Amino acid sequence: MNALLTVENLHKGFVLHGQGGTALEVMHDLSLELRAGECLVLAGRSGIGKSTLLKMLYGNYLARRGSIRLHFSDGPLELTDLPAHAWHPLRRDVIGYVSQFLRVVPRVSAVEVVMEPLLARGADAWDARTKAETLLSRLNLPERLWQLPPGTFSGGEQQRVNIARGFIGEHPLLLLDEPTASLDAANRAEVVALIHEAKARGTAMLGIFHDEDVRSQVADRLLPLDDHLMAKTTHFPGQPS
Ligand SMILES: Nc1ncnc2c1ncn2[C@@H]1O[C@H](COP(=O)(O)OP(=O)(O)OP(=O)(O)O)[C@@H](O)[C@H]1O
Repeated sequence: MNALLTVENLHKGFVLHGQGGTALEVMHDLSLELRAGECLVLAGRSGIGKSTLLKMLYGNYLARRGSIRLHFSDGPLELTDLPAHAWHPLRRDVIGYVSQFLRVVPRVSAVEVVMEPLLARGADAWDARTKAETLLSRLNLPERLWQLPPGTFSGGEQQRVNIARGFIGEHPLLLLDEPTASLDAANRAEVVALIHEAKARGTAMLGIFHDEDVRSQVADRLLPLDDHLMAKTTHFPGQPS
């Protein structure tokens, strides 16, 4: 089967303007391929650049150079030079992202946070609510919390709202940044089940999982980033990032 996502010779660095222009080289010549229905797990020490890679694939960070391509039936789409306005439909329809922390919006209830990706695509509100409630119930979020804004929820409760929001859209590509980090064993098992169901419907997933047990249950392949990335700090005021 052909790749849904290809990354070629990706480089990334940051310039810390508040620190006298210190240049931090994070990613050096990274390449990878991801197919539909496959879960590729990023491995490597803390700070190697795993979250940075996911943020580049989601358009939050710009690449210094290299290529990130999505392959559709009518041809490839290069993401590194995609105009800002093109990211909105891409995130709505193609790339889903479960970030480490929920972005809380005041006065928006947990169930509405979860429904929103479906409503953005024009789904029927009743269907979207039913799907959101099913996911929240699978993830053991107490029903009394569904109508409350998640701002005051515990870390694990917020993470489960975030996971439900990430999975409800059934995007062809799903980026998972430590989705099980603050979950107990029962909820970790539920996330593993959601990942297996997503694989079965052909979702391509790229994820970070620190829990060895979860990783071994979901990973089709591991990508050890130490082989590809070198992090070094040089003091080079004015170097472009
Ligand atoms: N916006 C930013 N500005 C400056 N430096 C950044 C930025 N984002 C990430 N970095 C740096 O890039 C490096 C990689 O960070 P990243 O969060 O990708 O690591 P990670 O492998 O996901 O780590 P962990 O496993 O601890 O979450 C770190 O040294 C971090 O300080």
